[in-house]
Order: sequence, then structure tokens, then C-alpha cells
Amino acid sequence: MTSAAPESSPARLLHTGNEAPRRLRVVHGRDGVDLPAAERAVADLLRALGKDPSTEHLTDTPRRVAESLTELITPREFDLTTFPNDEGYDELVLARDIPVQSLCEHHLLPFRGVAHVGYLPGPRLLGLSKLARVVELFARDLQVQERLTTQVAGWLQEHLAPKGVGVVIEAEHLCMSLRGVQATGSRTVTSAVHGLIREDARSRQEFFTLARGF
Ligand SMILES: Nc1nc2c(ncn2[C@@H]2O[C@H](COP(=O)(O)OP(=O)(O)OP(=O)(O)O)[C@@H](O)[C@H]2O)c(=O)[nH]1
Ligand SMILES: [Zn+2]
Repeated sequence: MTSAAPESSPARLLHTGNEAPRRLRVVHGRDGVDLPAAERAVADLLRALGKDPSTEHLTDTPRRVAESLTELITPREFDLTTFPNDEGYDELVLARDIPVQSLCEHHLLPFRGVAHVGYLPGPRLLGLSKLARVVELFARDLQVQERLTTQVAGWLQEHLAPKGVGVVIEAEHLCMSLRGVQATGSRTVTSAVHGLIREDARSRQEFFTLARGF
């Protein structure tokens, strides 16, 4: 078992050998979270907004907000499980409609939607649930959608060493729908592709067709 921190120098999972199922424990706390300081800051914010944090319903709000925000920026640990691709499966593997929820780093409001994540296998296959786990690994952070998309694709390319990777994310940003321009229902689509899915026209087209779902 090895620990991997996504932004620094994550442990390498991959490999060219065909060993049996292999698990890499991926852990990633959010360094620098100071809950008591966050609580005090939320109480200050409430006061600055003209609210009295000592009233019955607001009294625990600073703690709740501090804990909620911490939860939303802290990914859960998981095992990244891979299997040898003994049968030489060489077509796309694609998980569609993986739920995505993250926090926009400009307004600290959620953006939510779905990710479609696919890869062209190399020597190893990834446990299917792990595609969703990797999305969460980067979504639980203050994010912009473009960075989230490229981080998921880049991490899979580095750790799975597939022949190609593609990621499409479609999300609604509450900062665009609840407030500001109030463009309710507008969804932002971003993509990132590597390897053959980027370079080979047929693979690229197949990926985007499957990601669209029709
Ligand atoms: N590129 C990108 N922009 C984002 C994302 N999430 C939010 N934004 C945008 O970040 C921008 C911040 O612009 P500002 O003009 O500083 O913020 P603002 O005054 O609140 O802007 P309005 O939302 O237009 O009222 C807005 O246009 C948001 O829509 C994201 O994931 N990617
Ligand atoms: Zn925003």
C-alpha cells in the first residue's frame, strides 16, 4: 500500500507488468484546515452581514458551516484497484454520468453535474468505480471546471498509463444560476483528452460520441 497526494508527487500505480489485482491506497487530507479559526471567521462573516450569531438558530451555524466547507474540500480515501488486461481488451471503457459536485473558487458556491470518463486500456484495467473515485478526488476542492477536468484526465494518464484518456464534464454553476447573471439551466461543458483519444481521429470521435450518449 502506498499513499498518494494528487497535487504533489503521487505514488505511481502503473507499470507494465501483468500482476494480479493491485491496490493503491489514495489518501489526501486537506492540509492547513484550522476548524476553530474557520468557525470564528464564519461568526465574523455573519456579524458583517448584519446577523447575530448568538440567536437560537444561528448559534451552531459557524461550526456547521466550517465543518461543511471542510467536508466539501476533503476527498475520501479509496483504493485504486487495477487488474491485468490479460485478454487484451483494446476498445474504449467509458463511465457516463458520474455525479460531480464541487465548489466554485470564485464564489464558494457549488457547481454540480456529470462527468463522462473513458480510457483506452494499456496493460491494466481499472476497477470501474475508481473512475468516479478519481473524479471525487479532485472535485472535493475549491475549483474551476477547466482545472477539475484537466486534473482528472492528467491523473489517470499518469497513474493508469492507458493508451488514451478522455474526460468531459457538464455542470451547472450556482454562481451563474442563483445570482449574478441568473442564467438558470445553463450548463458548462469542458473536456480534456490525452494519448490516442487526442491524437487519433477515430478514437477521438468515438470517445466524444459515446460521451454524448447518442
Ligand atoms: N472559467 C471559469 N469561470 C468560472 C467558473 N466558475 C465561475 N466562473 C466565473 O468566474 C467569473 C468571476 O467573474 P467576476 O466578474 O470577478 O465575478 P462576478 O462580479 O461575481 O461576476 P458575475 O457572476 O458575472 O456577476 C464569473 O464570470 C463566473 O461565472 C469556472 O469553473 N470556470
Ligand atoms: Zn462562481
